[in-house]
Amino acid sequence: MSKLFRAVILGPPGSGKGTISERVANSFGLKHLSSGDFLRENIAAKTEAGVLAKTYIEKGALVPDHVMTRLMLSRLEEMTRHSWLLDGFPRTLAQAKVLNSAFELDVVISLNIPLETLKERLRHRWIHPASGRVYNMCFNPPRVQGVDDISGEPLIQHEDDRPEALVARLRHYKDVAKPVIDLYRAKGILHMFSDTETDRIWPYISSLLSTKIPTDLGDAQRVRTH
Ligand SMILES: Nc1ncnc2c1ncn2[C@@H]1O[C@H](COP(=O)(O)OP(=O)(O)OP(=O)(O)O)[C@@H](O)[C@H]1O
Ligand SMILES: O=c1ccn([C@@H]2O[C@H](COP(=O)(O)OP(=O)(O)O)[C@@H](O)[C@H]2O)c(=O)[nH]1
Repeated sequence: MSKLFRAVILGPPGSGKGTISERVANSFGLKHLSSGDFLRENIAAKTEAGVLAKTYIEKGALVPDHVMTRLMLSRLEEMTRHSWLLDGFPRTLAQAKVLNSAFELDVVISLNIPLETLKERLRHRWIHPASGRVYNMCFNPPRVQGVDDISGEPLIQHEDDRPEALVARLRHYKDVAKPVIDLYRAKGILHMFSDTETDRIWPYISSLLSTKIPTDLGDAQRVRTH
């Protein structure tokens, strides 16, 4: 079996991780595992981890590292035959160290987006909670305002997507993410991207991944996922 591909995408809230991860999954046949979406699934299913995680998320706090690593690694153990892209995990140095001890990463993408751009994007972000599908009234609006294109269910906005909540969230993100970014830079697998538009970053990410992902594997996976 040819080598699998393992990647992580890092970035502050609103930087485009979900948007880019969906394009990567569609273009390269990788499995996209978003920690936020996976937590919401566990919360909806009232799993032990979901019930515990909910108490932290409701307070706007991060879920404790030991809960997060146990939850994500058990999910990754079910995906050992797949190439994947992690979004939203690892978020702390402790999480990164546990992930690195279990899997060897090929690429870590880090998005560095100006604060004003994040504020503008999150102000207009609407989400379908059950699926995690993300819309933006300016960038990719739903066909019907406030309604998910696929399920027809209502879209919501995250309470902490408000501009006044973002500055504190961003400062916390930077404090927590810096050692993770430094770790992967030291490993020589970090690739930083900066711009105000994902559409301008995407060609660079796409060509980077094209050079890194074994094409035969990609085709095989692409066949399997359809
Ligand atoms: N790796 C993680 N470690 C700890 N808590 C996490 C992790 N990933 C997600 N969470 C918790 O789940 C919540 C929702 O995560 P999600 O990724 O959907 O949104 P976010 O991180 O707040 O912002 P954004 O998606 O805009 O980057 C987070 O606010 C955090 O409380
Ligand atoms: O170039 C872009 C990329 C994303 N978005 C929107 O900005 C918000 C944040 O994107 P995403 O949820 O992908 O970011 P994440 O929080 O996952 O990093 C969403 O409403 C996207 O539709 C945008 O307006 N322009």
